Amino acid sequence: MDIEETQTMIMLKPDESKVIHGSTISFNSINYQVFSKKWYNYFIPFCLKSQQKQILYNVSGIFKPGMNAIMGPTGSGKSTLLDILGNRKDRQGLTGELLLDGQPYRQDFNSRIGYVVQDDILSETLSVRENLMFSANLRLPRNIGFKDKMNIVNLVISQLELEKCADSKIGAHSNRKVSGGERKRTNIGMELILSPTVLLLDEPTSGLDSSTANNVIECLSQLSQRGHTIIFSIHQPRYSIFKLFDTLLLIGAGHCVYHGSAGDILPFFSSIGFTCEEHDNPADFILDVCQGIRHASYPINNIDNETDQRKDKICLYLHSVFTKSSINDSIHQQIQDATKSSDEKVNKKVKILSRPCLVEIWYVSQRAFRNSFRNSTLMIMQTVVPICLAILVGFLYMNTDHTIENGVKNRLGAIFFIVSNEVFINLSALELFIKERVLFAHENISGYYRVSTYFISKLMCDIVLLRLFPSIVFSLISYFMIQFQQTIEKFLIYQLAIFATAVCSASVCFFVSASVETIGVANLVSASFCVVMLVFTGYLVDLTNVVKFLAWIKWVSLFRYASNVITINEFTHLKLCLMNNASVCLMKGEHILDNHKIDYDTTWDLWKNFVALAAITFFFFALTFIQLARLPAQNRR
Ligand SMILES: Nc1ncnc2c1ncn2[C@@H]1O[C@H](COP(=O)(O)OP(=O)(O)OP(=O)(O)O)[C@@H](O)[C@H]1O
Repeated sequence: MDIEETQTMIMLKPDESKVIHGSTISFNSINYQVFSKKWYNYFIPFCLKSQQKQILYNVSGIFKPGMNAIMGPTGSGKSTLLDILGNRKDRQGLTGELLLDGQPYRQDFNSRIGYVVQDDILSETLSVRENLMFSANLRLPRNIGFKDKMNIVNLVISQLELEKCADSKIGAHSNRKVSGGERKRTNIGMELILSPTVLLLDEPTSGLDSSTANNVIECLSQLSQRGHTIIFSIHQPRYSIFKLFDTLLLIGAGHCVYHGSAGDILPFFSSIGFTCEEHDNPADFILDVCQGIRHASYPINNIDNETDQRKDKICLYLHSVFTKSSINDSIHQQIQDATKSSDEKVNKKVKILSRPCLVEIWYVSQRAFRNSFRNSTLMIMQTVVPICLAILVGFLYMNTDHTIENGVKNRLGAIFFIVSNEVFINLSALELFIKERVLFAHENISGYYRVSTYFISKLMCDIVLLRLFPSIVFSLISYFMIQFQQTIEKFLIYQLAIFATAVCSASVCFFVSASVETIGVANLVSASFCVVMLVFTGYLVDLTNVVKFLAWIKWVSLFRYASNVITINEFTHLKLCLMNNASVCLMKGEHILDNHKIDYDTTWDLWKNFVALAAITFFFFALTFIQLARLPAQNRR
């Protein structure tokens, strides 16, 4: 039976299959170090070494079905170890052996384990049920129908006791619609949808008050009783939480200080001279011991007063004592048994079922459209502001006449205003990927969707709602108020030019948005880029006289291509008359195009500007895609 069939069976017959067969994760001699790069490493990577920092030292262990806690003082390496177990760390810098049910991690690993990150990652505009349904639609096997998915979602809701808030929207942090505990349980539910054999949670109680924390851990304990292997890092649990642990791994300064049954830790510490008082919280006690806070005499020489060094030495001492203990021997025996069974098992062929791209696009774009409509301020403003600006430009250049002086000046002025406005108004595209950076990286790593399907869905939603509709409204109002040449063909070309300019400037913003983390930096970069491009429109400087090393910029100026299209469109076949005698129209609009050195003779002279705009757009789309594809990998570091 393959994984897909097993999952289907487990989830569709919840009553018959209340107990699932959790998996065992074992790991041997895990060493992990990070390489923090300085700015110069990006330019001369081979000449100057990046700094190394060892975070984990030779950590080994085994987690079986049940409640497995990873504890340790802050900065000891709990989250790092959990990330490694969850296959979420860069392989560079990682050595050691990781086994799931005695076999090295396989390609289908992400569909067998669930990972709940420390910060809640949910779509805030969706309800609890909708979030869970999103996970079900994208992560459950293809052969499960919609009704069955609904049943699974309902089952998860009832398992996690989320019925009361199932249809409440999650809400932003400043405007919460569900409590912290419900949020956390929804996050757990997003993973539980898969009925994972192993569920990893990074500090599931952080940020929760003690009774909510208790409630979340009790909920995990119930899952462990159904057979799931629950592995979580936790900081300082109260006794009612601590007593629910089956296995405990205690880390201090990256070293394993204790690993074994949670119930055996106090006798072990007592045997080496640290006795927990009767009413003391065991969790507080063991963390205090690791940090040298207890007033027992540590049998270590040269413990100085430098706090960090002192703590490290104490952890090293505890580690050395533990490695000599019988508990450590027994754990190592279990790890060896797991490794042996891995040698015996032949690597089974893994059948990875990929979802069709269209299915992913359907669900991701559905969520994107829903988000836009429910959080509609940007959508409304992106339509209202262009309407206001179109009316403004309309009034400014209303009834532009055909005279050689004012007619030409007003037309050129209006075109410059319109193009600048179209570019700058679309800077709103900057927030597209910045806002969802963490959500996207998490969902992509967890196997919700491919980078390409996320990219296409987000682009579709943005272009349809925020670029297409506003540019149609803007061009309709501005064209007829200014009284540009009144032919259908010219109006349609104008409209297409406005839309192409909007999408082209948005593409630049998409790239910036996928590349930087803060909106301030994004604004600075894209506004500066646009201003430089603006100078090369041809209106502000004679492009033939620009110094050679800057002259190439005109070839990438989207302003120039956009204004060329509209200028050619408006000035060809235009008759220009004398100021004082409107019946004498001797000059042709083409004369103005000649003055501005704009080619207009053939149809291609007009359309080549569209081609250039399209080329810039696709170039930035490609760069955006590359940046997005790099994001999950960056998250693993
Ligand atoms: N990418 C990194 N670059 C440099 N140092 C790192 C990196 N990731 C983690 N560290 C360091 O490694 C140590 C362990 O970090 P980790 O987040 O695993 O600790 P933790 O035990 O989970 O801490 P806490 O309980 O405070 O969350 C810390 O000192 C941290 O500063």
